[in-house]
Amino acid sequence: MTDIIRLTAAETAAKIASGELTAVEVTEAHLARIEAVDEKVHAFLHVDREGALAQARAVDAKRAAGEPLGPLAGVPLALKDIFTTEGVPTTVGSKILEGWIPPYDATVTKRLKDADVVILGKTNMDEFAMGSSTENSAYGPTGNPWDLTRIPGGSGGGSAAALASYQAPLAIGTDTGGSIRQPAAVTATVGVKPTYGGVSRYGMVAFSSSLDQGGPCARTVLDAALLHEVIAGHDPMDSTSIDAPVPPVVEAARSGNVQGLRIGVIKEFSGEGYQAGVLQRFNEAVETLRELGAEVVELSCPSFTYALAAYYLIAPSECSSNLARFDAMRYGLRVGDDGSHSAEDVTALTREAGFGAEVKRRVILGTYALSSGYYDAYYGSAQKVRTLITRDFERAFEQVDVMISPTTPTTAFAIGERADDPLAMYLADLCTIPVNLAGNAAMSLPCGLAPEDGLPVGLQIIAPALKDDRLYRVGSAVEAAFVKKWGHPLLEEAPQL
Ligand SMILES: NC(=O)C[C@H](N)C(=O)O
Repeated sequence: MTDIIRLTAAETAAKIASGELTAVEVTEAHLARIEAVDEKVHAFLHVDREGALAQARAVDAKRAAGEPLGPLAGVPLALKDIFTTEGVPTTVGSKILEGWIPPYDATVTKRLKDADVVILGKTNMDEFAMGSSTENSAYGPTGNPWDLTRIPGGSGGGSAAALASYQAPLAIGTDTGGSIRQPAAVTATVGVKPTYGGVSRYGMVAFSSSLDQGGPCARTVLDAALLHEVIAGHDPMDSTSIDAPVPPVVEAARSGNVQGLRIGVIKEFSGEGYQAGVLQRFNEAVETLRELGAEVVELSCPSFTYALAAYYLIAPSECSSNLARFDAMRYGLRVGDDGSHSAEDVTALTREAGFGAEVKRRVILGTYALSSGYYDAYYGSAQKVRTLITRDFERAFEQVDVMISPTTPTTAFAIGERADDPLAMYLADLCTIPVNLAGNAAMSLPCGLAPEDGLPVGLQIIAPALKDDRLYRVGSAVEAAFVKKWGHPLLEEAPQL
């Protein structure tokens, strides 16, 4: 059993394809692991035991009948609770959707099922994906498997924690300002934010529609690539979905090397506010890239300094509009529907009871930023900053093939440490947010452990839009070099639960 849960997704799929393991055996091993450790970790909000076993049995039947299997057939996956799943609860980490059972599958959910991936259940997250610690979930926080008193990142902390505690070899996240990459960094896992529009948002509950992007999470770069190819590609149900071929990410992950590549180090992402051990590991990563034959140059992107401020006007503005649909009439919770209240009051009472503090803060901020008389000063200015950030990236990518930075300024902080300080919480996404504002692709992968606290550090790689394959080419080369240097943090020094 123990051995099964430690396999990579690629190894698991190969063993199922060859008949060495059945999909049911693999699924049962992961369900047993969830049973054994998730009471402590709290990665899952809902485990779909029966659904997972039924999917696994279908894979085994297909194989027995000699039908062709997809590259991840029978491999278990943990799905962020922001994607709709037909017949299976979807809460988005909010009380307002408690008990809601969607009547349809998100495109991502459907593609996973069509590819015979086994969906184990739905993972915990900050309410409506607003947060960097998973503490904003209405269903209680998730622990970081490296140290259960620390945060696993957010908003997709449940997906990252499921990977790091060997409850699933694959997971799906969404990244509006860093929600895939920051959890990956603090748990020593791999997380990819594809190019905006690269993965369909149909059935993915909307937070900030011009920034939201679903993507793959895994323990290795190759596994992330295999999952990327399953979920990516044009979807007529999402008007922002890109109608272009999916970049060849699996091929890139298999042929990783950085020989002759030009790599830019972002000057603005170092110095004050960065943990010494994070910078030490990052600088060692830069050295490793040089040793591998890359040409490393320092680049300045002056507008990145304003990215956080612009994000916290744009994202709340879009959120205030998107979350208007939670009016107590259509889905989920309804409070005060006893004949003594008007429909308007029922909406107000339901939103008061159903939304948590951070969601309310953002709705209020966004409504203010969009209101007449303030729109130009706030939302308008933020959009101008967004353009400047995009131009900084364009200029940088004239000189380099990819850019790198630490994924986060610090390692995982303690649960509760930043809960009462929203600005300190927002700083966790300092290095990830510019990528969302420009629509580029980025990956976080393990970059050793910080010497002072022994906790994971993440390396961020950024590629131009539609060049997601460069992330995998560089990522797999760096991963191989780091494994040689430090050992794989998760595979060799796995957290003990
Ligand atoms: N959703 C995200 O990508 C996370 C970001 N920390 C936010 O709270 O907006």
